[in-house]
Amino acid sequence: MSTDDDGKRPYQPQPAGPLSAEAREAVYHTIHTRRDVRDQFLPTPLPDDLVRRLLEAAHAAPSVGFMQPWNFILIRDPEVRQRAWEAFSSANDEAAELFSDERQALYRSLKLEGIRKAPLSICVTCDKDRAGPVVLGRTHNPKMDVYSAVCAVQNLWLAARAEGVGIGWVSIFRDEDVRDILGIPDNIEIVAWLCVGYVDQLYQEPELALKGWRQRLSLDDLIFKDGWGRKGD
Ligand SMILES: Cc1cc2c(cc1C)N(C[C@H](O)[C@H](O)[C@H](O)COP(=O)(O)O)c1[nH]c(=O)[nH]c(=O)c1N2
Repeated sequence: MSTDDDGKRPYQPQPAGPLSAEAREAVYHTIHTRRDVRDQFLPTPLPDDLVRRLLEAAHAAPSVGFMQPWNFILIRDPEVRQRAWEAFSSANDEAAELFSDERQALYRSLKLEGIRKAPLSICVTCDKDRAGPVVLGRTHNPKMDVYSAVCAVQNLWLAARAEGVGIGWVSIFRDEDVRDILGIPDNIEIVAWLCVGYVDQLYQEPELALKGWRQRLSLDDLIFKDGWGRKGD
């Protein structure tokens, strides 16, 4: 598209009414059947064009000041994934110690990653300097860039669900371990380690709920009206 010298573009609206009933159903179905995947990954490699579609979906996410602070590190090398698994394992032992007795036993019984099983991992990062020191919309809340990168993760996660691809977010790492394994510089924030692979089955509910770790809260208990804690009638 042509741009004027000042970079402005002609305003080109797109239709903005509701999607067809079928398309709406597809969107809600995708949202409600998305799951975090740990153990159900199939070893089948993911085609490049599919990975590209997932990344295009991530890259279409909203971002503060349109700064697009993300990078995507694609990790297929089994040796790198092995190192990441070892970093996970060590951090996971540390995390387990924080729970006592029965809760710790339950924690230790949970599978909380698919790093070696999934054929691909994607590390999503946030470059806080991507758009210079002053970013439209970030001035009064410096976390907004990381929130933006998380929006990219969610887009990727939903696109993956639509493609029959599972995603497992692994956050049980010491930051410095992932930084060291992937050679990530200090000025880049690590946002997510995502295990990515085909799945042919998904849990119908969050696995943590099924395994008795924690249940879904009632939405009605989470809605306030016109101020914190106000329930109204
Ligand atoms: C920021 C963040 C970080 C993590 C997660 C999620 C998010 C959003 N989740 C997945 C999480 O447990 C899961 O989303 C909830 O249990 C709800 O389940 P579903 O995603 O609906 O399947 C997750 N799961 C896991 O097994 N190991 C992990 O380290 C993490 N870390």
